[in-house]
This record gives sequence, structure tokens and C-alpha cells, in this order.
Amino acid sequence: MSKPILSVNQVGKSFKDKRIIENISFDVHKGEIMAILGPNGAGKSTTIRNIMGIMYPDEGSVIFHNQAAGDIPRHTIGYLPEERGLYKKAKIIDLLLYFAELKDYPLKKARKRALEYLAKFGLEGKEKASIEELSKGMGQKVQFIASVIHEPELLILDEPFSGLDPVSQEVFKKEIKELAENGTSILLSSHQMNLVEELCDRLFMINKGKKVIHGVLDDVKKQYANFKCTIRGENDVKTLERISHVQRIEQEGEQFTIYLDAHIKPTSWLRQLPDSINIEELSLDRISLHEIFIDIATGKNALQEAGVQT
Ligand SMILES: Nc1ncnc2c1ncn2[C@@H]1O[C@H](COP(=O)(O)OP(=O)(O)OP(=O)(O)O)[C@@H](O)[C@H]1O
Repeated sequence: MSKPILSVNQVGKSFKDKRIIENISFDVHKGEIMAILGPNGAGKSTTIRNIMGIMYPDEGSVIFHNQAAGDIPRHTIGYLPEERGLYKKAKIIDLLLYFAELKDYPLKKARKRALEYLAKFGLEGKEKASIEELSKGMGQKVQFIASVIHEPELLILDEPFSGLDPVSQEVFKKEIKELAENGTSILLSSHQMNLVEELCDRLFMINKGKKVIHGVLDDVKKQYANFKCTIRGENDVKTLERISHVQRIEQEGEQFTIYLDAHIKPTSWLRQLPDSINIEELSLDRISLHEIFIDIATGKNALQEAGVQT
């Protein structure tokens, strides 16, 4: 893999006596989408704020190319913060040009890009409208444009999908994908696991300020548990528990979701199901990132139970 654009090395941060993040390390490479995930209060925004130099780590370092955080050239980074806020009375185009100017980006090019982006995001002809005339989702689109107007090398998006309707989420998803394909490195924090799953190349999952999972999306899914089998029918859970290569079972009435051990082939597993099992319906699915996330966030931590190295 190429040399990383961004390296976060063993970063730690406390507020007063409270440890918020601890020993956080990951890289972001050119043109990749790296997701930073975790439940509310896990420390995602704190990690991002340490990268952005909004606050400084107590331990560890943030290196952009070969430069330390204090010297990071801000005009090569785009940032969509979690707290949205644009000056409500300003005209959209003036705001976007102002952001471009802050980043020393040529204004003529910025105007062209701003109009192209507004059209792409369904805001054609709105350039002279003020922010207060826009809906929340439209305002978010303008803020997204503000974060990319200057063609940043690294784009940091903190919860870009929150508050967006499904159509707008798709528009953002497509744009984020295109940016990465054109070489922009993206660090994405989001709770929308389905979107993260479709978008990210690698992920870093954090819980209570510490790393829980880090790696390539497919590897993470393979490591965690490949498949789950859902069986509907009148069964005694004890009978199901006796089947080999069962990591755990969740029951909801007559529906049993059986999580298979990592590395077990689903065809081999199905073949050894006892005849005594009552099956009205059966489905086999790959475990989703959403389920991995919920397990970790609710402290079930089947990763450790399964003895998986993270
Ligand atoms: N300035 C601050 N002073 C004290 N505590 C803080 C400060 N900023 C964040 N925290 C605490 O740090 C922890 C992590 O917060 P952070 O905003 O990084 O979480 P997050 O993973 O981004 O959560 P969310 O998904 O809810 O946005 C929380 O317990 C929060 O209360």
C-alpha cells in the first residue's frame, strides 16, 4: 500500500481527569475511504478534533504527509464538522466563495465548482438565496460543498448523513465514492452502518475511547462471524445449542438466529443439522456491520468470546 496521507499514532486525550480516548492509531491512504465508527460518546469526534488541531493530543501524534499536526497545511484538508452552522443571513454563493478564499483557492475556479455542486445536489438557481431560506438538509448540502470547494487532499466527514432523507443520503454516498475514486482520501464518521458498509474500504471501531476493531471491511466481517442462520419453527433452544459450530443464538418467539463460528463453511454446517429440528423457514445471511456494531456497543463482545484477535 502507498505511504499514508494521514497517520494517527497512539493518540490519547483526557478532559480533567477523565480519559476520553486512549492509544488510538490508524492511517488513511490516498483515495481510500476509512470509516471511524462507535456508539455515542465513544470518542469519534474527539479523535477527529485532535486530527484537525481543534484540540491537541496529550499523548501520541498526528502526522499529515510528513508534517506534525501543528504544521498541517489546512488548505489541503476539508472538514465537515458534527456541529453544523453557517451564517444564516449570508447568500449561499458568498458563503462558498468565502470558504474557498479562506483556503487560498482561486475564486474563479471556486465559483465554477460551487455552481456545479449546487446543480449536482439539486440546488440549481439557489446560489443567491440565503441560508435561512433553506431546509436543514439543503443547508447540510451547502456545508458539504464548503468542505470540498477547495479540492482537499484529505476530507474529514463527521456524521455527513445525519438529518438527510434517503434520496439525499444516496446523493452524498455517490459523491463521496466519486471523490475517493478521483484520489481524495476520506475519513468518515457515521452511525449509518448500511451506508458505511457500502462505502468504506477499511474501518476503525472505537468503544469507550479504545480500539475494538481495525481493518479491511471484508476481513473484519470474516473474522467476526461469517454467517448467521435464521430458523423459524417450534424448537427447543437447547437442541439448537447442541449443534456444533454455533457461536450464539438469539431467540424471538419461534424465530432463532444462529450465529455460526467464524471460518465455518455454511454448506458443511447446514449438512449436519439434525432431522429433529422443526423448520418452517430457513435463511442464511452474512452478518452485517450493523450487527457487529450493536454487539460491541451493547457489550456482548462476541469477538472476545470467539477468541478473535482485534
Ligand atoms: N470538551 C469536553 N469536555 C469534557 N468532556 C468532553 C468534551 N468533549 C467530549 N467530551 C466527552 O468525551 C466523550 C467522547 O465524546 P465524543 O464527542 O468524542 O464522542 P462521539 O463518539 O463523537 O459521540 P457521538 O456519536 O455521540 O457524536 C464523551 O463522554 C463526552 O462527554
